[in-house]
Amino acid sequence: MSETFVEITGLKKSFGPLEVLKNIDLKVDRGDVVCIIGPSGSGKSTLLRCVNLLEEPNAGKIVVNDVELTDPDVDIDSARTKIGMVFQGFNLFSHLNVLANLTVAQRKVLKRSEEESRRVALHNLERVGLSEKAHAMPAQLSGGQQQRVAIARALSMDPDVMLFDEPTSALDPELVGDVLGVMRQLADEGMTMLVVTHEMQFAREVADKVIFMDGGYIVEEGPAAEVIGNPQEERTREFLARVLDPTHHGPSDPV
Ligand SMILES: Nc1ncnc2c1ncn2[C@@H]1O[C@H](COP(=O)(O)OP(=O)(O)OP(=O)(O)O)[C@@H](O)[C@H]1O
Repeated sequence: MSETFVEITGLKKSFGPLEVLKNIDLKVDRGDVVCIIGPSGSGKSTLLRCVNLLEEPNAGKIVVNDVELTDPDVDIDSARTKIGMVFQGFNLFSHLNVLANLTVAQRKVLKRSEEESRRVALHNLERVGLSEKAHAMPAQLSGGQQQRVAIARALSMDPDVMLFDEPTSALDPELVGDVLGVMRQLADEGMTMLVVTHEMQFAREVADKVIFMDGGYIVEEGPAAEVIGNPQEERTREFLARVLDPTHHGPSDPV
């Protein structure tokens, strides 16, 4: 039986007069992968940043694994450790080797011992296929490898859910496949994931649900075959035409 694991209700977020998230409702079952697509400025990153408590919503409720993140009494630092986030840039500490990049937050935030944090780090480097890079410095790695280290770092905090914000868009095209391969493997292992992406093939093959955001709302939601393959909304069709065929010249982004 499916079980709601992430529940977002009536979420609103404004920056000054700019209403970025207007009224977001979203339910994600445990182990599901939700891909979030939509035009630039539609609020996709802001939605992830609210789930990760990097932004404080103006209204609404976010519950992850029975913890209400929007409860004013919640311990934000401890709640945030359960939400793994991977950004477009890898944000590794350039002066620390790969292993130290993976152990530092475990030691500081989770208070794990050096031995335990190294064990967890090495296990997660193996998961992303980078065991042999434990002692490399970030600058010695390709962008794809650095992103896989960033994924291993997030996994090392034992997250309930992983959020990915365009994790491959800063990468050279030949490096994209390795990162998507790791994400695919996490999906197969049952990780609950919210992924902002333009990788339609990945969404088609891996997502349990695709949501299309526009103007701060979710305007379409359903299986990839419906939202990507047979969208009901004109603006979804227009967006997909542009993403899938960059030579297509349609009207500019709806506002
Ligand atoms: N901290 C902020 N302060 C002011 N405005 C912001 C802030 N963060 C985001 N915005 C604005 O909110 C709107 C939505 O931004 P957001 O990054 O969520 O969109 P997006 O759908 O992720 O776009 P993209 O695909 O280009 O990353 C944009 O107009 C952006 O300029």
